[in-house]
Amino acid sequence: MTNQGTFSDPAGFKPPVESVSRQWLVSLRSLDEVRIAFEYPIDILDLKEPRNGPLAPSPVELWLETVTIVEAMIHAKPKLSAALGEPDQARRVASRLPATFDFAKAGPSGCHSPQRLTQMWEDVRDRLPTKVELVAVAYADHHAAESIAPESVFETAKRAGLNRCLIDTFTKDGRSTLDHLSIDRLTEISAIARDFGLWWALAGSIRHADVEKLNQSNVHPDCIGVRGDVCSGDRTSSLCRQKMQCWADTFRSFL
Ligand SMILES: O=C[C@H](O)COP(=O)(O)O
Repeated sequence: MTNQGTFSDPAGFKPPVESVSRQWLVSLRSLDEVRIAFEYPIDILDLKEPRNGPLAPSPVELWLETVTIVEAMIHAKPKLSAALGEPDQARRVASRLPATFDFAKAGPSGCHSPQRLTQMWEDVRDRLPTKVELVAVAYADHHAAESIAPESVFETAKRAGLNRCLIDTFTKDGRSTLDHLSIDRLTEISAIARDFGLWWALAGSIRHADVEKLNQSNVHPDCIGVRGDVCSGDRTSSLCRQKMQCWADTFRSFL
């Protein structure tokens, strides 16, 4: 899926030059960032608060304000995703997510067995609006998060009836998913996703330079998610238009 068409929004959406099969997710922390994001061909707007953790939720007000803006668009609405936090917080906030959201993500920290993870997903799904799809999150540095390995998360997601998985990093210390998982492991994960018919996203301090490395490998995520690499400083700083453009150009020419 790629956003193409005309926004009623005067910010001026720029459609990609050619259709691409890989989606682009960007994590955003304010309404100003959401407005900037509309200038770029982003497939999934992901709301989270990077200052509070890897998957910390945004304030409910930001969810509601973003929904208002997106609902006013006529065509090519980006998909909306929300981070809900780690298990306890996700259970608490899930019911407050507007039904307009397409996706929700809950961090798996502390879910040290497939059974615990499945139970957490069931709890969160029970609380989410019916139309919101829960995405299974796997942490590349799963030992630090006391959760299970990405391969097991993918297999567990398939058994639990989830259709989408996202790999991220729990510890935001500059090391990326590619530092934690070798290309061989990511190739294996890519094959698991293909065999199970799972859509999957690769995130976790992914840098612009990593894209070419991925393109030359057999790692084929359906989506690449970024935050830190499109910010002016670290991932808690503001969006940088120059870096956003760099990524947008990459999606046009490489993916
Ligand atoms: O879901 C995607 C993440 O927000 C990516 O953040 P990051 O690139 O700073 O690790």
